[in-house]
Amino acid sequence: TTGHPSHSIASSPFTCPAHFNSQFHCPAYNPQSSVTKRIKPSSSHTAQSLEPSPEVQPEPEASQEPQEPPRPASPWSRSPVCRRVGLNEFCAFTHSAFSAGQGISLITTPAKMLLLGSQPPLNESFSSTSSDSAAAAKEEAPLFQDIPIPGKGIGLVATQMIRAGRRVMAATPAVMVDDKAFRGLRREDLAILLGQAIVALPGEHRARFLNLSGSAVEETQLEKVYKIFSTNAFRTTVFGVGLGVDGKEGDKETDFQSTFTEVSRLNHDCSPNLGYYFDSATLSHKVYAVKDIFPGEELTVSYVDVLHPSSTRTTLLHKTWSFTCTCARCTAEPHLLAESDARVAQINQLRRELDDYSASATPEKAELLVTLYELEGVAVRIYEAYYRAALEWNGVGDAARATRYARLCLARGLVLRGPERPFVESMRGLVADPAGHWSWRFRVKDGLKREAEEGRK
Ligand SMILES: C[S@@+](CC[C@H](N)C(=O)[O-])C[C@H]1O[C@@H](n2cnc3c(N)ncnc32)[C@H](O)[C@@H]1O
Repeated sequence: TTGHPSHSIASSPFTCPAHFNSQFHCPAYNPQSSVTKRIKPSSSHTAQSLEPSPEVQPEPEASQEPQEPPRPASPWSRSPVCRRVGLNEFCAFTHSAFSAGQGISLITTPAKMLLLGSQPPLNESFSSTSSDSAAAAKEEAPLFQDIPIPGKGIGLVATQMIRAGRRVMAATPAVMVDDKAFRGLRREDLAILLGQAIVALPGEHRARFLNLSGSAVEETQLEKVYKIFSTNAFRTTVFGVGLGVDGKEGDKETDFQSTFTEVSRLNHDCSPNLGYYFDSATLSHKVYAVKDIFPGEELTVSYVDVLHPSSTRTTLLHKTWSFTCTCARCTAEPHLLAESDARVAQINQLRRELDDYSASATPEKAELLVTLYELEGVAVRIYEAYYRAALEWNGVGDAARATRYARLCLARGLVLRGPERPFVESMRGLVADPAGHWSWRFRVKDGLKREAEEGRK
């Protein structure tokens, strides 16, 4: 939904769901409180129905008794059962008001949920940033629509011209599953938690999730939920919330598998016209056009590394998503397919040479790399070639060409990888002060050093 949640926080604070059976920050969520109390592992489970359970209890009748001032209620509900892998216990948590009432469910440990839920954007009972973008999206004419695409199920098609660089979506997930739960839990246990995660979502988001493509004919609703999730999940990394198994500070980032109802409608192409990154700060998948897209053209992303040879790409796509790739790169005539594979091999070889800072690479090799990326149509990764060209030109002391490529790398790379990546800082530094950047004349200095060493021999 793009509107405000029907149960506004201000007028009707959330109360615990009827099935809420734990002390976990309900009725009043207190991030400082401890969650060390054990949650009883459920000994058995019955078949789960996907009928929604009541999320909000009716407000009590007004009474004449003096009332306590309203306390801030927790926006989170927790699944009635949790599942264990080794020392970790995983539960499903839901925030129904998140992202302008779309809601979000997370399957993770209570300790990690406490940490995540105590910081932006999940500590906000109502996510204003998402509601702002939802409101803005409502005002503009839609950029795309979902329609059946022959041989591909449903896909998204541009309804107007979309220029390269334009943002096409910024969507928050329906469900995020801690990678440790995704890999560690038994399939039937994960299905039970997923079932609870989906049931607890607000109706519209839940319906959109259940409408996504799954696989073959499913036996049960839980199996269906599991298959929909695994067919449509993206790996997403959340920074700053890692916890070790004992609940102490651990890694600085946590991987989740996440399903987004809109982004997950994007079909695959080996030369996609969209790129995306997961913005950990807003928990949103930001999707940008990497080429000009014309009305009627399908919007696509790549499910696999576009710089794999064609045989690897098709094998991976078939193994993981059960389809035969029919994109232009994979179905080119044999001699063109061979040329494309040769270009990919040359790209990978050039990257290795350019990334060896002790060897003698040249700006010409970097220029060739840029041309090969362009010829291969992998605009979604072009910033990598610009990065290497910027370093090579700076490496021979050509500040003008180096800063030009650094700017191109920033323009394309920021929308494809986000602002947090080390290359962004490096390229900003190069633009600001080429001679102060580590790469300044590094190829020349090394060359001089080598010549001097050879002269001494
Ligand atoms: C993430 S979903 C994409 C949306 C999906 N088409 C739908 O109807 O919801 C992934 C599934 O879409 C289909 N798909 C995606 N890209 C495809 C392509 N290039 N050719 C054929 N099928 C494709 C496959 O069935 C795949 O398992």
